[in-house]
Amino acid sequence: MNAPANAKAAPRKAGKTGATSFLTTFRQLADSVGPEDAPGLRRALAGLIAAAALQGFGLAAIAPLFTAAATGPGLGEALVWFGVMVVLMGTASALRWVAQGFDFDGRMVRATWRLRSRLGAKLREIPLEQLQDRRAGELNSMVLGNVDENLLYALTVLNLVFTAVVTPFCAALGILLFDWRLGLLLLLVFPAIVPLYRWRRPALGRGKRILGQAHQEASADVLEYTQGLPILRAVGRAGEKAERLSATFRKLEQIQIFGHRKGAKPNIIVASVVELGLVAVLGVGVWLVVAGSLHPAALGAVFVIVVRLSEPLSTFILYTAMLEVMEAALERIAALMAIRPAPQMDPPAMPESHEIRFEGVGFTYANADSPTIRDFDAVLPERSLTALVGPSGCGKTTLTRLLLRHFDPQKGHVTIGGVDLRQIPADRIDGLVSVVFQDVYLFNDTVLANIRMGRPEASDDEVRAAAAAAQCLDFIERLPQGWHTPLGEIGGRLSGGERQRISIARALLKDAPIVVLDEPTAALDTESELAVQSALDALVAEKTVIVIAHRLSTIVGADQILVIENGKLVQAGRHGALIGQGGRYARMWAAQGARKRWSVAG
Ligand SMILES: Nc1ncnc2c1ncn2[C@@H]1O[C@H](COP(=O)(O)OP(=O)(O)OP(=O)(O)O)[C@@H](O)[C@H]1O
Repeated sequence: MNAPANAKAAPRKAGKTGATSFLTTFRQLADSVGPEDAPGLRRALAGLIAAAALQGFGLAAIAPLFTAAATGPGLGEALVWFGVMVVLMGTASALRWVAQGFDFDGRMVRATWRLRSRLGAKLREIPLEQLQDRRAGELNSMVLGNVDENLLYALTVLNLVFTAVVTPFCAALGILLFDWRLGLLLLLVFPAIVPLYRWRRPALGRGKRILGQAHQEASADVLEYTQGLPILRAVGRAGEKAERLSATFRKLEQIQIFGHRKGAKPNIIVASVVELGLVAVLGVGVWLVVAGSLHPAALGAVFVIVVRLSEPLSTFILYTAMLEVMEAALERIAALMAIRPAPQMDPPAMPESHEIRFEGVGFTYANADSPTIRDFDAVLPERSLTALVGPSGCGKTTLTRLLLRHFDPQKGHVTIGGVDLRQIPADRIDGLVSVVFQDVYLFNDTVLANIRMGRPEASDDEVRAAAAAAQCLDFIERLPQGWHTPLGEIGGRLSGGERQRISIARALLKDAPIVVLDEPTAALDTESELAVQSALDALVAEKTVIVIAHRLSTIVGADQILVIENGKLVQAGRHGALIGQGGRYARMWAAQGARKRWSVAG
């Protein structure tokens, strides 16, 4: 067996002390663009760093250029320095042009698209239990927002950071070669701001991570609110929920205010240190000129350089704040990518028949204290209909989710045709089982495409045949654009029974050997129920069927009824035999009969 299942992925903490290094950010960035684009991205980053360095040295060349122009006997030396400056600046521009080509020629956009696809593929293989722990809005903001935050602007942000740090540093090094006293003074500004920055960075990083989290929560709340609005209005609680939403926004506002305050202080400190340091350099320069050991032209040149560099250097904390946003997004993406898929047991196998067995199955949800399923043994013969009955919360749905391998039991095992589910490749289990739920999810696509989802390679005729067998034709023909009506626009106008029949058509098209029916007719009126029932009859013929049922009248003909209580199998048999035993099932049957008589009488 490979890696253990259900490994909850902790966000990757890159820095041991909390302060993540730039190198870690680069590495995470390269990881996130994937192996195809990582070398190109590395080259682009190296190009931007080299461009920033050359630009710094080019600026430093102004000092000898001015001095030569002011003191030299002819234009010769000045021209040489001018040439050096032009070559350095020109090469810097060319390098930057080439490096940013990664952005301009669409490779970054393609890398973003690929990352989104990888995240999508990851969502497909993540054990569903873990996926359900995350809210739809959070995933949405991760797959869309985080990917854009982290990749699309990466090169622009990094270019700003490099020109704010590398260019001044190299300019100072260049001046050092020209006049060691001024160069040294300029270089001293760096040891002053680097510790300041290192001291503030963990707090800034934490702030950005909290902000990112708050954004995700707000996005999930907005999605939930808008999706649930019809229900909230119906129960008159839209205002109450809106207040909760406002509370989320207020929390976001507080975090933003706090973050700005936290970010502003180091910003002002660094800006002040830089400004004071540069003024000190000029002061010393003036003093050297007065003392006669520096030519005024050289001071003029240093003045030009200082003015040119003071702005980016003093605002570099701002740019690094953008880097923090990127890093926080990268961490969230890395955490999602680190969740391992359910393990595959060796040797991989596919069942040849479709008898289902639960053998000594025990299962406890990750966040629950006691087991939901206990010592559960059952055999569901091939091509038979088994009904699961029992009080609400007894574990019926959990059993079907174990069959779909949304999670693995901690005890015992589930087999199909004698093959342990863990041996069956994850993508093949989906092909073995069709599920028809009470709530049907319709995608924002045409009716045709919604049904075709059952088997994407199916021809139009096959889709139409499945729809006919599922009793869909009458209402599809009444739709404004027939088969090509987009269900996103009118999905809400389809009745429960019609939605249900679309989902049965999907299952018919898929033609999986095992069918799970999760009370598909429970919420329907009698007329819809009849139509859905005939659709179901077409679906379940010759299949191994599991029905979750609350209304016992719907399952009297089942080949076997499994009565579950508190996660345990308490009775099994046909309806008549179970009534004869006079146990839990007979009491449930009597209670439902009494309820029916009471509602008729009432
Ligand atoms: N993701 C989860 N985490 C923790 N507990 C869960 C989870 N899903 C379900 N449960 C709990 O497990 C128990 C069994 O739930 P399950 O949905 O299987 O019951 P059920 O018999 O299908 O109920 P119903 O007939 O009401 O649909 C319940 O107590 C439920 O609260």
